[in-house]
Amino acid sequence: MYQIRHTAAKGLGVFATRNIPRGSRILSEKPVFLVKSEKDVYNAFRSLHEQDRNELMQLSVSSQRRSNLLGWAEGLWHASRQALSGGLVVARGDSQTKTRLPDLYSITEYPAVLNVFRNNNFDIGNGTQAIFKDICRLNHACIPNAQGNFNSNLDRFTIHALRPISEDEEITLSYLAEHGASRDARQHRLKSNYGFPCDCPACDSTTERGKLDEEARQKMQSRLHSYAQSVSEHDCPDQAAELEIMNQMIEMREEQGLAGRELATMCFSAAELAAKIGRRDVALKLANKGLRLDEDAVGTDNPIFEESQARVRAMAIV
Ligand SMILES: C[S@@+](CC[C@H](N)C(=O)[O-])C[C@H]1O[C@@H](n2cnc3c(N)ncnc32)[C@H](O)[C@@H]1O
Repeated sequence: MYQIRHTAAKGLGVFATRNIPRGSRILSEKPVFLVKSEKDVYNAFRSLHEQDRNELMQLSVSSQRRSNLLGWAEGLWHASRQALSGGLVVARGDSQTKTRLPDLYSITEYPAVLNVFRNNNFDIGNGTQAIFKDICRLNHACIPNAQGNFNSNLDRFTIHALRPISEDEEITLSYLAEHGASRDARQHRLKSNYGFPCDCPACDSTTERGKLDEEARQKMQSRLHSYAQSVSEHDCPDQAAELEIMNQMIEMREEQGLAGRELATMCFSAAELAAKIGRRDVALKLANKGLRLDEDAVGTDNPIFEESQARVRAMAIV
């Protein structure tokens, strides 16, 4: 269904080898390793088989992430800590005393491993970060056509198509948790967190598509801002007006081509509010839309989908 090959300007990428319908599971992969904290990365890496280590070091790295000097400082710090925990005692002329000096190889390898990790790790929830062989080749787009989620039933990370993807089209994910941000905010986050300036179509301010997308985001932000201001001026927020704004946000995102779990969650929140103010028809429509988006993004075998179904049942609208 997919192949990994070179893109024009983003290094490698993942491409569809046939037309892929919305909701299809494109990829399902077990992580090469999982860590809870960056300080565990090097040890996790060293515990892999040599072939896995070599493959991992082929993943892309960012030149902007860390200066060489900083990387070396981190490596030296790591090697010294390892040596100390292994009982470093510098020779005292006592033949019984073990001498273990920092391993020079790990001083240089450590920053290289960390650079690969920082450029490729995926947050799979519960404070866990994972590295995958194929999934790490997926490039970012601010309006992605696919989404990744961890499936704890399968113990795998899955990638699902959020809309129909054509043969030969690049398959993309959003690396950002929040999709509604303005172009400047997205560019800033991608540059500072991932080290690259995004060149996706939504970020291209020279095209009609890029301009319209940015205008829609700015409009929604000013709408939200004026609503927040009016709420702060009144003691009792108008829930019907709140529902109206939520609906507008959902519609705007759909028009932009955004889908996935973030939008599903917005639909469930709006459905709960609609049910609360007695708008059962609106609540039902929103809840069903949320379930459809969730099913497409994660699949019915994912516990996330079961949780969403339970959330809708709790609204007591069906
Ligand atoms: C997780 S890797 C993705 C796969 C990578 N292209 C490769 O060759 O292995 C992330 C790196 O891909 C590049 N990249 C991903 N999305 C991009 C985008 N929208 N614009 C520019 N570069 C991007 C950046 O170099 C980024 O550091």
